[in-house]
Amino acid sequence: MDIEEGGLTVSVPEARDGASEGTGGGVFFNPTQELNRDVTVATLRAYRDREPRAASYLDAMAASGIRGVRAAAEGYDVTCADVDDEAVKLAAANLDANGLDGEAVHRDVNALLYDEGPFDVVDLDPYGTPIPFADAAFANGRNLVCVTATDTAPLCGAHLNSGIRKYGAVPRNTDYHPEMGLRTLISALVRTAARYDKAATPILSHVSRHYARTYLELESGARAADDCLDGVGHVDHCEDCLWRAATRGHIADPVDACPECGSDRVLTAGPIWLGPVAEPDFARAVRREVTDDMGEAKRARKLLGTVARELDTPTHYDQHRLYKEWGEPAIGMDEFVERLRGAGHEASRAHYRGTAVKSTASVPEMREAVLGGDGD
Ligand SMILES: C[S@@+](CC[C@H](N)C(=O)[O-])C[C@H]1O[C@@H](n2cnc3c(N)ncnc32)[C@H](O)[C@@H]1O
Repeated sequence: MDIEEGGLTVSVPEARDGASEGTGGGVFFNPTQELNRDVTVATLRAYRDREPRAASYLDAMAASGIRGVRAAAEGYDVTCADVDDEAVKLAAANLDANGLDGEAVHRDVNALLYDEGPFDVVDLDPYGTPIPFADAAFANGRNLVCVTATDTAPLCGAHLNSGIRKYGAVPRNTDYHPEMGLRTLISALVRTAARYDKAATPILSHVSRHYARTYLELESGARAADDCLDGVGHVDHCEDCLWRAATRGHIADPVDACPECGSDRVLTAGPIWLGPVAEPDFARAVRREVTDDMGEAKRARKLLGTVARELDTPTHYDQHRLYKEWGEPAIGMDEFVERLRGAGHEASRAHYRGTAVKSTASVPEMREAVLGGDGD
């Protein structure tokens, strides 16, 4: 069937039995990823101002080629790759039907990257984890590597062993899953890029319940890679009082007891990424590139606006969880954030959950700020 996306008409497989993910005809298409694709196009537009020399774009897991088609419409020199012959034919037909240049190739993307790289922009959009493709992408990417991961359970520690195996890190199943998942992913990608003496700095990231997406800008050089690795470290988390502390460095010092409440139920996660997951100015620039012909323009603008304002802490608190601890009825989120700021703390909402709050304040400081004398 034909669908309209971003002002283009693209032929995609029909979803079977009303499933949201189409696999009819063997080729994959997920209509619910339109937001991800709209943000990708806006990012490709904004990235051109940042790095005008970025010209080639590899849609590394093309399926219908919808990402490649949209990138080609932006003037990028596109290669769509897939190991599925039907997907390659469909991607080629979609480029052709839209009168766009670009090629669709039947290749394993790891081999293609080593044989035909470097590509200026490499877009990894796999089933599940991107890790089997990360080495080739960072070894043969020049400017920007865009990565989707849909294996959120391993990433956030809900499937701990799978997370340890895939990401070479210990993610912990805390009450800040989206941050944990995203930061486990970025840590693994940064460490992979460092193997090739490259710094991979996240300039934009967003997370939902079903996937994490991050855009990493590359800089070659051992010194740059070393500096980037400084953003990796550990988070200690008390399961009883919600205390947490982030420490940079490759080795985590053991924490036997929580310094706040004395509990020995302290989890340590890492190595995870503790640096910024987005550059606020770049997120604003991407937001300006969202156009009304995008089906998810409204959500994309809201998402990018929140990402641009989001505080850069590696964990967040769930406001409802805090009030449950405090035995008080929750107040509105905006008021909550305002009270924290009014008490002199940095605070913001987070883009992935309506009840998520980020703050530099500790739990007792937050309690004091929002409940004051009422909570005693
Ligand atoms: C999740 S789909 C991609 C969806 C697509 N990017 C979109 O936006 O609709 C993953 C695709 O990766 C392809 N794939 C899996 N392993 C691959 C490999 N080693 N090299 C190239 N493509 C591969 C699969 O055939 C499948 O079409």
